[in-house]
Amino acid sequence: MSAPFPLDIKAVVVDLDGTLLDTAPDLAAAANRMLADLGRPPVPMEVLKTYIGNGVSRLVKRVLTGDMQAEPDPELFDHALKLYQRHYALHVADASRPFPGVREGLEAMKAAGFNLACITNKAEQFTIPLLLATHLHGYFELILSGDTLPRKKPDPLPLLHACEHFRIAPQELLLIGDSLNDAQAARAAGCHIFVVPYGYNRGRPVAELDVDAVVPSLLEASKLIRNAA
Ligand SMILES: O=C(O)COP(=O)(O)O
Ligand SMILES: [Mg+2]
Repeated sequence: MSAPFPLDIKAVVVDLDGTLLDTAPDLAAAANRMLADLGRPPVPMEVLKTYIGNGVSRLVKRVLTGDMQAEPDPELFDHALKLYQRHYALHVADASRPFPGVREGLEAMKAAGFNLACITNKAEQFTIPLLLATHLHGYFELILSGDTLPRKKPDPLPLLHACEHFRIAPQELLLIGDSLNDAQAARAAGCHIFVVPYGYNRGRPVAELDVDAVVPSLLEASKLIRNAA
């Protein structure tokens, strides 16, 4: 589907990991501290990046098994998850920083009067401290984490929840994300979707995704939308 630009929309929802923030260094550090506790070798950062996107439990399972969908031994998993959560909570914003153009893009969208929300598959206990530490928290009227609602992306539920919250139709909402999860969630909800090419799409090129546009930054995205409110 190709849409005419600028898109007439009322709300912009932004993904967190790989779109707002480069969180891979802190995610990898927590994973490698967990692996060290378990007496296992570290996982390279480039591999870890391909594991991001489906929440903390799935990330730990991928780190333990080296497979995208495999289930580790349940006892090992419970133990490893607790280790991971402890390490990540202590170092959630050591190295995580906004990507270029993020702050400028959010400023431009705020100035244009769009409703702004953040929807992430990250657990709430990490989302909020991370957005506060990077001074992005104040931009968002609504923040939905991976464990806020019964289902997360690629399910359309969080996006439809945001539409209800802002009292808008799905086609009046734009999601800006970095991965297949975001593209699938947006298409299932009937929302518009832009993706950035610098994030974590399981190591796959974003050109493969069914999206309205690939945008180099949030600032560039802000130039392709118009407030229909
Ligand atoms: O926590 C994850 O696995 C990914 O989170 P995201 O939805 O913000 O990319
Ligand atoms: Mg992401």
